[in-house]
Amino acid sequence: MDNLKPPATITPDELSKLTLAWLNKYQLAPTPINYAVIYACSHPNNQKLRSELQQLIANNQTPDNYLLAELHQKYLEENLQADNETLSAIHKVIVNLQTVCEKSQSDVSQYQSTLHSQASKLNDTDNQHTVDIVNTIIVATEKAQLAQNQFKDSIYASQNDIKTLQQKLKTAQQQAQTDSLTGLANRRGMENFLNTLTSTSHICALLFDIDNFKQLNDTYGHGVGDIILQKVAQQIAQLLGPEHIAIRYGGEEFLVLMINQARDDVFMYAETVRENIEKLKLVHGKTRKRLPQVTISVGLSLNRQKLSVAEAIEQADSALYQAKSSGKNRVCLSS
Ligand SMILES: Nc1nc2c(ncn2[C@@H]2O[C@H](COP(=O)(O)OP(=O)(O)OP(=O)(O)O)[C@@H](O)[C@H]2O)c(=O)[nH]1
Repeated sequence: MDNLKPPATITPDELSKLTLAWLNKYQLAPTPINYAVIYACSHPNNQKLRSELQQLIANNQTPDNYLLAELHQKYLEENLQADNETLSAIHKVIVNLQTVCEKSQSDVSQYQSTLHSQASKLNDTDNQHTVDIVNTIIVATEKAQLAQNQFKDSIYASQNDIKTLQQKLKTAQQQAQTDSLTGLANRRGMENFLNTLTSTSHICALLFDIDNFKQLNDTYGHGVGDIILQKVAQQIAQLLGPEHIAIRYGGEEFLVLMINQARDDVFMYAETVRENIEKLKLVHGKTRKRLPQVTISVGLSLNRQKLSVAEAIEQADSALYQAKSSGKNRVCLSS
């Protein structure tokens, strides 16, 4: 299981044991998310997930809960869009049914009033047997109309149920595109945003990474680490117009994509965010003691060569590496 690929003949029971052994090796609790990710690594459909995890480990990244949660979100939570399409299709069928039902209801009403008017023309001299038949038909028609009314009511109720479900799904989809800790977009939110852009959109990529975050976590605990992540995210988001997007890209890494923005303004934005974070005065919630200064490093791709988004992010990543290796707390431009 070290290479995360079990032999072809493994049973689910054995696979479960291997999954637990793998989690144990990295001292990870078998939470539903951790378990699901490692178990899923063995499935032939999840080759990309397996490769990414293997690559991260090969790059000396230690798998932790955050990393596995990210992989879970990226590879194993894909069904919401499909659900929405199914609901819309059902909604259409119900609206059609409703139209058919209303038409047939008006036909029955018309038929009923014809019957009534014809029945009133029959008089005592007519054959009592005929009168009885007509009256029986009238009663049967009234029953049919009652059943039809009930059917129409249940169609309306289903329509309302579908509207409620669609609303719930919309909320779930929004949540699925949002990082719950920081409120920024997550990678799925980024994909959706990119789908709204045209081929002429010019994209600058900025990668922000908190400096020495592991040390902050280790010294003050992950609760404090989480608050720092929120504060940094807030600084990044608050200076950004609605045409741009801020994404929680990794544990303590944030990506900003700026669309059709003058290059000088992109640089100014990055520098202002960096300065604002450096100036933050954070206090430990319990001890009320000041926390050490938080700083960030920023890698920036101004994308002069009209690169794809993935290439621009890669450039920003190299620039971020430069910012880290040349002393941190600075903005570096890709060459
Ligand atoms: N509190 C908290 N920590 C996280 C979260 N996601 C990732 N981390 C932690 O972020 C840390 C990232 O550490 P490193 O990648 O070593 O980076 P660093 O210490 O910031 O070092 P430099 O980037 O070189 O300055 C790890 O300890 C992760 O456990 C999160 O959601 N909350």
